[in-house]
Amino acid sequence: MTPTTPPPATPAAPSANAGERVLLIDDSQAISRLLRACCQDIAGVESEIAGSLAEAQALLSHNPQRFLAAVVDLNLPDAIEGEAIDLVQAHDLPVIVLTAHYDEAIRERILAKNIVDYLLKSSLHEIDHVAALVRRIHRNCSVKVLVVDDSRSFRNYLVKLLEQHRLHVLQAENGRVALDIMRSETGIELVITDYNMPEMDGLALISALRQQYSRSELAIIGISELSSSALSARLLKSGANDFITKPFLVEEFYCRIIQNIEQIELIRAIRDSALRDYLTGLYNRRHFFSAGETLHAAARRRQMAVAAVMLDIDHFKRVNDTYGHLAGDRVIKQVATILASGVREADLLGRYGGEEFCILLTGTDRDYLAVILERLRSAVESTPIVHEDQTLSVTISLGATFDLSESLQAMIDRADACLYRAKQGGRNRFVIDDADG
Ligand SMILES: Nc1nc2c(ncn2[C@@H]2O[C@H](COP(=O)(O)OP(=O)(O)OP(=O)(O)O)[C@@H](O)[C@H]2O)c(=O)[nH]1
Repeated sequence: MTPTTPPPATPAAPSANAGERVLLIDDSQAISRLLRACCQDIAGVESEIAGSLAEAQALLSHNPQRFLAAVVDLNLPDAIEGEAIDLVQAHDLPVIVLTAHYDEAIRERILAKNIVDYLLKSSLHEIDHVAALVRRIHRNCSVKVLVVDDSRSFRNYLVKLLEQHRLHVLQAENGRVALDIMRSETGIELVITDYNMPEMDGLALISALRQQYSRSELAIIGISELSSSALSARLLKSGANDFITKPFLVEEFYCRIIQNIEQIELIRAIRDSALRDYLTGLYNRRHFFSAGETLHAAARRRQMAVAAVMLDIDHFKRVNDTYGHLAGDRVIKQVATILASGVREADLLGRYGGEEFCILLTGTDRDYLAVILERLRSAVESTPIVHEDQTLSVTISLGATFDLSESLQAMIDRADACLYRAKQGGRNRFVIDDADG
């Protein structure tokens, strides 16, 4: 089912047990400051800085759960053998390693510690890359992955690797159990499945999943010991996005996992940008009408009560004229956020254009609609809006109808006529169509 009321276009909240800060351990203050700025700009997370192993120990000695991950310099004056990595891992934190030098021996030594990744401190580009990794880990907290394998030990190994990147991992021992989990859990974005399994093998699972989920909704990675090219082709043809052969390099495994997750996110972002209004993140007028017409037709068929609401910010031109266009945009965004949190997920909310919004509400009668409209009106009136060093406040007027009319457009026009009456009546009020029962 597609939710009809969009949340503001922000990433999903990370899971509750992951921290929100990054621990930066580096003896170069210049690098730490640069990293802190990049983590803030690119990943949107705050950092705490330790210049030595001893300082890191002190920061981790109380409430280490506040950290999401750590970026660790391989060589510190008081820890020349990478002891800071062990310290951070003892607190179950994902580690990104920074190193000034690189050779095969260093690479093997670092990778043996099951880190997220290692990067050279050579350029600004690498610092940006670290911040992008931190952003990835932050987003991973709300990404669900299902691991399907009949070998408990191999499943546990995959789970450990994935949890190292803070992914939210679920497990199934065969294809049938995996399908049960897919039915009961929402929001799984990636399935990693073994080929050889009792009851239902990977091929049958992938085919069953593809009957319900497209490649752009759910990524599937097939995994198997047989390094047969014929098998990888069969898995890919039956709907897998990718294929990994056991045994694999952990580095390659992570690259494929991240690439597949990012592809799903990118497609979702593109789809969202076609449905949503750029400024507010609410549905745009086109999508409001496309989803609204389906709802309107169903309501007419089933004699179901649907209310159409049109609302508009009062004297909005004055806001622009007095405080400037950017302040006007800020007001539109703030009103959108208030509206989104004031209606239910099943309601359809959109930006109609300019400072006008529209809502289709189901499951409400006239009395309850009056309660909802009053709640929205008063929430907007009582919420101060801060723009730069100014605080302003605005009001809204609303018009609503239950008259299903012959089309959604006709219904919206009736609601708009009520909105006009609310404006004529003095603004900062709502009017519900008299013609309604
Ligand atoms: N900042 C900003 N202004 C916008 C946007 N879209 C429309 N506007 C402005 O919104 C204003 C709407 O003004 P009017 O239609 O005259 O209505 P009003 O001033 O709100 O007056 P009433 O609706 O009668 O209370 C115009 O000045 C538009 O330029 C936008 O995306 N951002």
